[in-house]
Amino acid sequence: MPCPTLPIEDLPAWAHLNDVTFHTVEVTDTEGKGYGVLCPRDLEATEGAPDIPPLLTVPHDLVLNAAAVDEYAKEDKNFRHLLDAVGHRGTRADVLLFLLVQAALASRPGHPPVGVSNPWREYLQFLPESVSVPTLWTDHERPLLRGTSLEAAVDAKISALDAEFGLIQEKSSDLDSWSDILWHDGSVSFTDWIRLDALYRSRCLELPRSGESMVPCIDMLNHAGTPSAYYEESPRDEVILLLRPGVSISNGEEVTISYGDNKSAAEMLFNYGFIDPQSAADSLVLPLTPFPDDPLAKAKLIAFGQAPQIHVARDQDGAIRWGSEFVYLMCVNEEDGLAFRVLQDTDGGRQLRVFWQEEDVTDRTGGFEELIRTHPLFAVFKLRVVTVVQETIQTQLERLRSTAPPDNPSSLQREDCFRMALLLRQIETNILEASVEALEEEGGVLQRTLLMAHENVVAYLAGPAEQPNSDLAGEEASNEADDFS
Ligand SMILES: C[S@@+](CC[C@H](N)C(=O)[O-])C[C@H]1O[C@@H](n2cnc3c(N)ncnc32)[C@H](O)[C@@H]1O
Repeated sequence: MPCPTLPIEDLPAWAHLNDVTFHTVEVTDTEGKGYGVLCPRDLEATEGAPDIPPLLTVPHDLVLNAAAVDEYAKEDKNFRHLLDAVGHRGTRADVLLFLLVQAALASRPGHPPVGVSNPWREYLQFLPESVSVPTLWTDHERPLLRGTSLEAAVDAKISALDAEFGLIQEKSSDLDSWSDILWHDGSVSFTDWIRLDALYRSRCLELPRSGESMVPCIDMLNHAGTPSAYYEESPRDEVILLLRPGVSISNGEEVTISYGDNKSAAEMLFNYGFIDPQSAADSLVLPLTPFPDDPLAKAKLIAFGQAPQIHVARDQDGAIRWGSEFVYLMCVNEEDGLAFRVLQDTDGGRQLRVFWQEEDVTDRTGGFEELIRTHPLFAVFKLRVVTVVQETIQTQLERLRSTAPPDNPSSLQREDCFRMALLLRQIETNILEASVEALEEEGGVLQRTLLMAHENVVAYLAGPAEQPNSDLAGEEASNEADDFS
């Protein structure tokens, strides 16, 4: 879709027409970050002093979210037919459908008018033609992510986008007003859809009252670990940009906001196409695969109902914390007291129910750690769990090491993508190495606990004369821990 572009110098005119007020800032090119917001004079927000006025004010009716798309559909019956046929699948899907239509209409200016005009149709033309998120990396660049936590995530995202695009195509092809605009001569391509998804992901934000939204002009602000500004909604529901208390900005300095201080390097790269090592959270999420020989694996996955994952994070003291809702369910079996039954409900439908020790726990499949905690074999279950987590992380680390790219990008790889992939690889290698070490230690402690319990039982069965004194038992236990399997 050859979407026309508008020069950023035209943004003030668009802003004026649409009641957006730039008080003391302007949008301009920045080095290496695309557009950004600059302050052309010295500014200071003194702590405790009366607030300085907002730097930027955007009226509420330009905020783009599910409610705004619904409003637009009320004015435009053609779009309503499309939304009814394809949409109402959540904020992101509805906003993307709206953007697709606006971009398609902008790309066919000579086409007989379809659809009520909207400021977003022009605004889209100020947005970058590409975003460096991995879904838009080329076939030569994506392999740079092999072995990282993004490898599977990016593949899964592209498949999901493909399915969404196919669905829109299928459901809208026989709608008279849209089949020509969207699909004539391949007007809209899958790459257009990936680009719109990337624009949405890298530019949507969470507003206190309006929720997940896109806000024109506010979305020109770049991220910094120590940002100078923040946005909020005014009592009149405008979106306003304010200087942070105690912050001063000098003439020509960039005004920045935070895109969130709890996002991992992978999440930043996935959503925004860059990693800020200063503010990225030291954490990572890995997919977890059930045991291939587990006869209950399929039932466990259906009952759990989400993608099984392991979360690993390093806290401020440097300690590794891990968590996984699925792994506890994954590591218990029928002989431990797990059962699945298919029950008929009152409407004649069939339901998969999960039982633990004969109690129906269908609604607690993500809380198995809690359920098994009081079981006499808890330490055994926990050791299985720790072993699975450790093996998953070790395998990931080995794959990451064995897929390391050469020292320099090839002529078919962009420098930026190469640099970001290398940074991600380095960050993930560090946290995986620390996690393997921490899990080895945790597994060792569990093995010693089990060994002690085992020796005490053996000694008890052998009679009182054989019972070791408890201090000695502890020492022997730790010395022989490696023999226990
Ligand atoms: C909300 S937009 C900000 C405006 C954007 N720079 C533009 O040209 O339209 C987010 C995008 O800006 C870029 N960006 C923002 N902060 C950045 C940073 N600290 N380093 C590098 N790129 C950044 C990334 O491409 C990101 O996807």
